[in-house]
Amino acid sequence: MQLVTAAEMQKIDNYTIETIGMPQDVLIERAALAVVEVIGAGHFNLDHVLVLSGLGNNGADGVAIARLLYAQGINVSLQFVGNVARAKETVTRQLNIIENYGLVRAEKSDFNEATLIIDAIFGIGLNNILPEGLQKMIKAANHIEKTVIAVDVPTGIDATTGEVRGAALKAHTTVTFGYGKSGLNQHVGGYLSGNVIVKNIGLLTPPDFIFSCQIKDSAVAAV
Ligand SMILES: NC(=O)C1=CN([C@@H]2O[C@H](COP(=O)(O)OP(=O)(O)OC[C@H]3O[C@@H](n4cnc5c(N)ncnc54)[C@H](O)[C@@H]3O)[C@@H](O)[C@H]2O)[C@H](O)CC1
Ligand SMILES: [K+]
Repeated sequence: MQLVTAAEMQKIDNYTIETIGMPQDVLIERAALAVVEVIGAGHFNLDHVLVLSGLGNNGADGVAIARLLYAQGINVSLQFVGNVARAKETVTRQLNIIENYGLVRAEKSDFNEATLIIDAIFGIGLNNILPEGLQKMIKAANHIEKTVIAVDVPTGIDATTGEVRGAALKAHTTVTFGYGKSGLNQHVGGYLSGNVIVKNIGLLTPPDFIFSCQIKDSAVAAV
């Protein structure tokens, strides 16, 4: 199975959006639908789902996931991690939609009340050590051993190397888009990402694309 680095994934994203003409919001919707399919597969307690969203497109996926769960009548709360005023446009568009659906963002959440946490804080765009406050929050969340589904990459894991950037959420399951990421199979990333599920969300790969890493198919589940 081919694996990609963060930079390679970004190249495939850009090719799909810029050259093929696939709107970014369609990819976000398909990413969200892919995660909701895993959430609804019957292996998780959905009594109270807490979605943690960041300010980039990983966060946009999270807001879309919260909307889809809310529309199905699932008890879901959405909490932003970071200053929403600095969020990407893709996130604010999703936020406007979810507010029109009637879901109000939680200012603060008690992780203990959640039966499932959806990690949509950072994905392949993580490029530095996590802010101190977020590191503390992640360590506290890991300590209470809540079930976490990571969107694309567990927050804090470098998608290319698998190294931890200060702290990283321990995921029961990671739903990753397009291709397995090299950082989910090596270093601490290989351990913290849990069961890795690769989901097709309609990304197209440039015809001349060269993959930098391959692994034996048995190592990553594609659903
Ligand atoms: N692969 C696909 O086709 C799709 C991917 N999607 C999702 O998009 C994210 C990647 O989104 P991106 O905006 O590039 O980055 P992140 O959301 O991971 O990070 C947000 C933002 O945060 C900044 N940042 C990076 N490191 C730090 C740091 N240590 N401290 C503070 N801020 C930081 C940086 O500017 C980032 O841009 C991918 O994982 C998928 O979930 C699409 O939604 C669907 C298609
Ligand atoms: K994530």
